[in-house]
Amino acid sequence: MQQFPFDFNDLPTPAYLVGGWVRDRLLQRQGKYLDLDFVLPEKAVETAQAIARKYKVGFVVLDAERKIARVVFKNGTADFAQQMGRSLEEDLGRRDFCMNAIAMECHQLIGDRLIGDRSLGIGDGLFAGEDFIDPLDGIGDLKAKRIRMVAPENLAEDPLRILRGYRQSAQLGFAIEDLTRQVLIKLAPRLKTVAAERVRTELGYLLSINSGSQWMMEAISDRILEDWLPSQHLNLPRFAEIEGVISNLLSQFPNLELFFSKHLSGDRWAIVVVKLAALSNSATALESLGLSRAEQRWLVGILRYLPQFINLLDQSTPKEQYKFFQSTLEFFPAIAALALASGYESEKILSWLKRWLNPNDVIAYPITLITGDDLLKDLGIPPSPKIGEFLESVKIAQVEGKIGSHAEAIAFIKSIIS
Ligand SMILES: Nc1ccn([C@@H]2O[C@H](COP(=O)(O)OP(=O)(O)OP(=O)(O)O)[C@@H](O)[C@H]2O)c(=O)n1
Repeated sequence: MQQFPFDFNDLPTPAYLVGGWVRDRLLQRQGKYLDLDFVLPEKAVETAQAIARKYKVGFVVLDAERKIARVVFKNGTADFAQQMGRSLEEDLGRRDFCMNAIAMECHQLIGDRLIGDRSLGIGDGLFAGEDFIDPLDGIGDLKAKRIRMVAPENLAEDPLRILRGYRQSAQLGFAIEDLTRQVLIKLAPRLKTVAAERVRTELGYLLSINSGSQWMMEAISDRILEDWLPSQHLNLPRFAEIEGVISNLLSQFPNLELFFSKHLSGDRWAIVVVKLAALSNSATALESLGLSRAEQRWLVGILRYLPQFINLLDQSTPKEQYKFFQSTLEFFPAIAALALASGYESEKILSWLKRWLNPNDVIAYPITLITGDDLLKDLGIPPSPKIGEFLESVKIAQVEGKIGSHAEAIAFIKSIIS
């Protein structure tokens, strides 16, 4: 059972739980982080502040005008919003999709359904409809695995909801109801008015989902993203393959998990950036998304070095391989993944990848036989850019198998000098 970070008796009556938590509870889905959304008829910000004080946790006003505040607990967040309109039903009627417009009065959770092992599962008959306030038959949509808009005006009012529709379809494995989809397509040009940060976050969610690519392709073919990812810059055949490639790589090389999950701005963002690189032929075309510097550097690097990698796959000397790894160590698996998704010979690509994965590989990670200090002390070479050039020549002689010890490195430098 999910642990709530605070006692609901601290809330006034009534206090409604709404949105994703209620939806996911009905679907018996549970995320890593708790994301609770409350609607209070009054004093939403004051209540949030009092709870934050009592539990000595973070508090931030998200929207002073609409009276929305967030309390940040260790295991999740709780947003408190003042009810919009005169009734809860009116508030629910202003939301994006019917499945997200289901509410329940939170005090009834105590000692009732969420205590003990009784489940709220839709399919198992334990779920009792009267506990939910569901004026738009969101529960019917959950049963039918369908995403249905509340009203076209609601989607027009906040066009990010267009993208949320595709993302939530991917996340839940739901279909977008026909009329809703027609409206999403019609309103798509309005997505360009949305702040880049919000679009980027939604795209990030969509692409980080394991089966997100399929819905991304649907969004692209519905021309939802035309203003953010213009179709003339897209490589759809490569994008169609990338998800399968990444999951094959992860099952073949579990060590790659670290690369795909830990780099860049957080959980699974490396996967997002690799998928974006696979999708686009041009890093410049993605600039409008306002990615972080590190993310943009990866994108530029991956797309810039991919053609060189493909040339090297045919034929390459140890020196060329060493130099290529030096330039791409940070994101090499992404280049390998794109080459695989483009259909190049997997055996050759995997042999490169195995080198990258092996910390003792003589070409990807040649050990240091000699340092700049050694050159100063043992050979009396004064500090200058020359030192760097000598050290690089040593590494190249090393990867070519010409030298393999400190003494040989000294002798090698002496031979260059003379
Ligand atoms: N652009 C938005 C964002 C949110 N909502 C409403 O606010 C609720 C909570 O929003 P949020 O936490 O962002 O989304 P969730 O639906 O909870 O799901 P997820 O965490 O997957 O985004 C949504 O369910 C929906 O009712 C909305 O109508 N329009």
